[in-house]
Amino acid sequence: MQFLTHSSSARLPTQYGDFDLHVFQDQRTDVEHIALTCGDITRSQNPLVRVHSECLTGDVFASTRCDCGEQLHHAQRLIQEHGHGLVLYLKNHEGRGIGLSNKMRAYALQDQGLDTVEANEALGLPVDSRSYEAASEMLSFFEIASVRLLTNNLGKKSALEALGITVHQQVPLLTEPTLENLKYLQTKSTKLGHLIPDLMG
Ligand SMILES: Nc1nc2c(ncn2[C@@H]2O[C@H](COP(=O)(O)OP(=O)(O)OP(=O)(O)O)[C@@H](O)[C@H]2O)c(=O)[nH]1
Ligand SMILES: [Zn+2]
Repeated sequence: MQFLTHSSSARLPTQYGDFDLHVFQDQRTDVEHIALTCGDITRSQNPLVRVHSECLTGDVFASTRCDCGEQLHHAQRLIQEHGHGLVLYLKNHEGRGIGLSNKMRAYALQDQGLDTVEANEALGLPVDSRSYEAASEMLSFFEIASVRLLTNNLGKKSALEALGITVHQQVPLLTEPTLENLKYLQTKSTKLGHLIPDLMG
């Protein structure tokens, strides 16, 4: 917890049920990250955890180019059904770390036929530059060492494990593919190590 300080918390009723929203200030980046918690999670063993990368277009504007918004809300639903768990919302992860302006540049290239990996490369940008220190420090704040991780991304699991978090179980977080996001999901599956079954070739 050297670089992350807890700044405030309040109850957050949602369409899916009641959460508490905790804001953390990251002194490395001056970014505010969020932990949305359900139930008394301090020191809990293997809670359901969603580590969610900010996606303004998907999370806020319900874009169908990706599966982020649907995954976020599905995670909130699953955590509520379970009665216990957290969403860690990482605010400096937009566009897998390249930011919104560059993500829009990458989208424009994808509209010309490049896939999500090729588009970042064509812009001279990393394919995925996300780091997960803030997530691991938020878990430390709640004294949680071991989680059941809601993700299809094995790279995210490894990144958290490298930071000392035990991933007791990887829990798939699947959405129904759409015409708009099918190619994106296929590229995540074939090039980025995501476990997404049943995608038409
Ligand atoms: N650069 C870039 N970023 C994208 C694109 N589509 C979505 N993103 C970003 O990708 C991030 C989410 O990463 P994903 O690879 O979709 O999923 P993940 O979080 O790694 O894996 P899951 O835990 O299974 O959801 C968000 O920050 C989105 O803004 C794209 O085409 N290009
Ligand atoms: Zn998205």
